[in-house]
Amino acid sequence: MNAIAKPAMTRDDFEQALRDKGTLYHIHHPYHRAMYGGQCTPEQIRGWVANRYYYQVNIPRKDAAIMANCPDANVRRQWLQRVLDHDGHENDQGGIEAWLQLAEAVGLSREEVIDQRHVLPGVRFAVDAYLNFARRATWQEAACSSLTELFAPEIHQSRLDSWPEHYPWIEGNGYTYFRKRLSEARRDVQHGLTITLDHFTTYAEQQRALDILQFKLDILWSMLDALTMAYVHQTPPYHTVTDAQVWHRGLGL
Ligand SMILES: O=C(O)c1cc(C(=O)O)c2c(n1)C(=O)C(=O)c1cc(C(=O)O)[nH]c1-2
Repeated sequence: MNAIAKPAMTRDDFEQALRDKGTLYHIHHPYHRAMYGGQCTPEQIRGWVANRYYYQVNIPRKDAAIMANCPDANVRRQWLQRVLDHDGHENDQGGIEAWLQLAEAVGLSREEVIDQRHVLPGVRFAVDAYLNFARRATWQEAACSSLTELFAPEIHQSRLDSWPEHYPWIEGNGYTYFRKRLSEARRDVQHGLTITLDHFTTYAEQQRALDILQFKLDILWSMLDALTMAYVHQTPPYHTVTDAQVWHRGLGL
């Protein structure tokens, strides 16, 4: 006997269920709370910036993977803007360059950020999981996984509001990235949300969308867990056997 299918949520209720996932956003992670609470050491801020660089350089690759899987030229045309936002174009240096400015403003050299020597394995695996999901999932599912951006303007604003006061040693020109993302994230999320609300319409599909969003929240949370081990508890990988950063720097996949 077939079970009776549960009724789908209304569009508004589904959107609200997605937004309710914000209670699990990494803004609530102790590492992030310490960052905007002013309790981080320069080393902890630098560790976060150097590791997050790996997220930054993989976001446009993730977006290009979504475009590669999408047969709809109208969606691709709009999605392309995300790649340009990070990689830059004529009138915009791009987000990756702005992130490198942030790195310099917190006292890191470009070289040590670009060569990824500080990127912890746990951070790498989390970011790689996001990129690989986008490669293999349908473009609508991958678009849905970007919806943590619903909660991103608040997190960028929290840094702009608190960092200059708590960390006067950070040079002011480092904040361009966060400012830039305030408007970009708001625009992107409208598009990603429309795709998700249009595509996931049955109860089971809506639950799947919520699972996908949880997967992405897990990625962001796990990155900060790895940073906590290394920079708060001073227990980076292999600390029981060596102080050297012996972990791999990516296999170029
Ligand atoms: O600083 C942050 O906490 C944060 C979080 C997220 C996010 O929620 O995935 C993004 C960003 N920043 C960001 O700057 C960004 O460009 C971005 C793109 C995406 C995405 O999934 O496509 N997320 C995020």
